[in-house]
Amino acid sequence: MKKIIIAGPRGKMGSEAIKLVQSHEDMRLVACIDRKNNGKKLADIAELPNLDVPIYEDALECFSEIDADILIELTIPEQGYKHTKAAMEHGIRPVVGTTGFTEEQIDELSWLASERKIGCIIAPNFAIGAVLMMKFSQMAAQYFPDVDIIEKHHDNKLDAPSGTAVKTAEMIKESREYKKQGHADEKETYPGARGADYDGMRIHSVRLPGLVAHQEVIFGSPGQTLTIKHDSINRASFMEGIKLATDKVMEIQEVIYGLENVL
Ligand SMILES: NC(=O)C1=CN([C@@H]2O[C@H](COP(=O)(O)OP(=O)(O)OC[C@H]3O[C@@H](n4cnc5c(N)ncnc54)[C@H](OP(=O)(O)O)[C@@H]3O)[C@@H](O)[C@H]2O)C=CC1
Ligand SMILES: O=C(O)C1=N[C@H](C(=O)O)C[C@H](O)C1
Repeated sequence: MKKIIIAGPRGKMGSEAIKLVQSHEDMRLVACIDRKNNGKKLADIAELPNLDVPIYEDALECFSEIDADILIELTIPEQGYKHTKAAMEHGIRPVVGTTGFTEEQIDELSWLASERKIGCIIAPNFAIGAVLMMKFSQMAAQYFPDVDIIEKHHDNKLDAPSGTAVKTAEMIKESREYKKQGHADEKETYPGARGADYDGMRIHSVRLPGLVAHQEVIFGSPGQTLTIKHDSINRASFMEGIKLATDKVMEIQEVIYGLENVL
């Protein structure tokens, strides 16, 4: 039985993760980290029935007092990093969905995990389809070095580009010869028009109400284009990946960055 703490329980992902934990007999929710506690039970806050677990505003207090195996971290970048680090320091294995961590932060967490010999999974996208989109894009980039990534999300998203777009670009970089795309003399009439530059490829972030999480990776070469596209139409799409990660994190003693390394 894996004892689980969820950080961000009232969020769009956190509330879905609570249902996931409740629906599996090998997992038990033992506490939540929620910044708007006010002494209320989670059942009162999240309108989730049959829930009676302690809620902590202070993550350190939670990790010191609660006997837990795994932290499922689904908050915001700055807080998420602190929670992840502190969890490992308390012997609790993080499964991190929160995006927006820097390369330096991921390196720091990797160092800590190896030193403490504790597992941690950081997955910018838990949807299996999105992971396949990234892998297919990595394959295609061997043959098509010209590529633009267009990610589209709801307008409550804090980080840009999305964690998925960053991970896609990193994976493409592994199989693509560096190429500075576009015309050598091109100029932006309005700053940002050509998107972010990652290793010469371009990343564009769209933020609109009505969107959930979508990404297109468009490759171009003379006379043809190839588009690899994924859409998450609701947050249930991420839950299978979270379940996989909670199983895997108990077996490892390092940081795994990316669900493609778990599948
Ligand atoms: N890896 C993946 O597959 C996916 C990752 N994500 C990522 O997961 C994270 C959460 O996404 P989502 O659920 O959509 O976001 P929401 O905004 O719906 O939820 C975020 C939660 O974090 C809480 N929070 C905000 N600030 C703090 C803080 N300082 N301390 C503690 N808790 C805090 C919020 O509380 P409050 O209500 O008080 O603001 C809320 O409960 C994001 O980083 C997102 O990019 C999202 C989808 C899939
Ligand atoms: O904030 C979101 O919603 C999502 N965030 C992740 C990301 O930044 O890639 C995963 C998914 O795209 C949804």
